[in-house]
Amino acid sequence: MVQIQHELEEQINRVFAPEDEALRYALQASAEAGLPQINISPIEGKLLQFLALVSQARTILEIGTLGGYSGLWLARALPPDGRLITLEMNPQHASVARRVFEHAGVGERVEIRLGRALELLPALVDEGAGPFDLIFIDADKPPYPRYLDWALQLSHPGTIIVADNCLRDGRFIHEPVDEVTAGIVEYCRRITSDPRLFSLALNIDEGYRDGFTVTLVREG
Ligand SMILES: C[S@@+](CC[C@H](N)C(=O)[O-])C[C@H]1O[C@@H](n2cnc3c(N)ncnc32)[C@H](O)[C@@H]1O
Repeated sequence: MVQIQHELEEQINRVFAPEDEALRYALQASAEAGLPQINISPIEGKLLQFLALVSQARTILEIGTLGGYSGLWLARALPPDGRLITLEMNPQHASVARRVFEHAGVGERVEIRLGRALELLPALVDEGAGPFDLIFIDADKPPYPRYLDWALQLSHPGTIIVADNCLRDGRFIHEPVDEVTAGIVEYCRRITSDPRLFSLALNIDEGYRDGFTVTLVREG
């Protein structure tokens, strides 16, 4: 069963989200630099692009850059004068991502901010950087509810907020046993109970055991 699920997932990635040279370069540059291979899957990248295109996103915020793989899918969905701001605390990850964005020809659209997200997010609010049309949360899990608070401050009605890794092994319905689970459980509770938000979950990754939550901000 698990084998069949992985084969189907591979086929979906290959047919619906084939990687071109720049995306393959992103993965290779990350691997050569020894970065952890914890990027999103190709079909998740395609879904991010789909959401950015359907919402005609001009401004995108990402929390958790790694080597720029998801950022590349996102940046390519922006118009030439669009902007992706992506937050990363690890300088080595940021430096690989910078190379990846330049290599793909989207460097001018992307700003990488180096530091801890919970310190960078208030600065974005203070300088009036938002609102963003799409926000992708994919960093450390314990602060997910706090990332949601900041994301809402940086949103407008119509903003789409996507969060990765909320579903793995059904953690989102478990009693919290650690900080990671607690963050995920609280994040899912908030996005499904706040009347301003309209949310769903898509188990499209890792043998359909993990994936995204997708939230539409109906009221700011
Ligand atoms: C799962 S990876 C991101 C993967 C990336 N979105 C992709 O799919 O290509 C998480 C990244 O978030 C960064 N990170 C973790 N905690 C962070 C924090 N508190 N502030 C900023 N970046 C953080 C890590 O260094 C890592 O590069």
